[in-house]
Amino acid sequence: MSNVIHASHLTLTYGKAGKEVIKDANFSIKKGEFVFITGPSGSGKSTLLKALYGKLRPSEGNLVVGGLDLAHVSQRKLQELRTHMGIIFQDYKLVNEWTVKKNVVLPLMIAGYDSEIQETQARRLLKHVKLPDHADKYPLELSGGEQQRVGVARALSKNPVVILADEPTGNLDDYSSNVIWDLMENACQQLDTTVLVVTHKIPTIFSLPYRHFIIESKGVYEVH
Ligand SMILES: Nc1ncnc2c1ncn2[C@@H]1O[C@H](COP(=O)(O)OP(=O)(O)OP(=O)(O)O)[C@@H](O)[C@H]1O
Repeated sequence: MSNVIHASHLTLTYGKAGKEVIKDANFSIKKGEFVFITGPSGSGKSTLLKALYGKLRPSEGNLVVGGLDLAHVSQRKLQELRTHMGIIFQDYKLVNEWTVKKNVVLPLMIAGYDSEIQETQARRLLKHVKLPDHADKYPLELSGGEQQRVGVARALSKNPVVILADEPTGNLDDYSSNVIWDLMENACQQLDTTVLVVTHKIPTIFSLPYRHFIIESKGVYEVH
């Protein structure tokens, strides 16, 4: 199976002579893998996700995502790569003034899909995340768990190759967390999406032993 992500001697630094967060990291992640990333507060978990999304370029080494070396890729190619990524945030990052449906199809709107496709996709995804009757509601009329299900639906809206999730269940109770884990595992197993999740606590509900990286003292290590 091919690598979707490959880091080689990867160093991530904020600012030119700035703070080195990750140093000389080497790892690969294959298509369809589910990977947890843990580590102490401030160790660089969000920084690594930022780099994978191309928001922070490697200061040394290589970070190849979907065949593109993010150290050297053009802004145009980076934008194109991002259309194949879904992002899930701890605080959902929904637009509260927009309906649930409009939030879900935001990536499709940006990509210029016509309204019929947006409508069909919104209906399918809201059914998938078990919110079929919430399309015309607004985020603040939903519980936290429901808002995160909208966040997952939005992340899935363009059938991403990679999903990056930063503490997706950080604000949720156990029941809502398990619903989110289930949806993400489902995307991985049924759609062959590569899923990278930063979390403080690895859930115990999974039947499969997924890969686990820990970031510590600037290194990225696999836990066996
Ligand atoms: N934009 C920035 N400019 C400079 N330093 C930054 C920036 N963002 C993060 N940092 C620093 O980089 C280090 C890693 O931060 P990061 O947010 O990646 O940690 P984290 O492991 O995700 O932490 P947490 O678990 O607390 O969310 C921290 O020391 C942080 O202060």
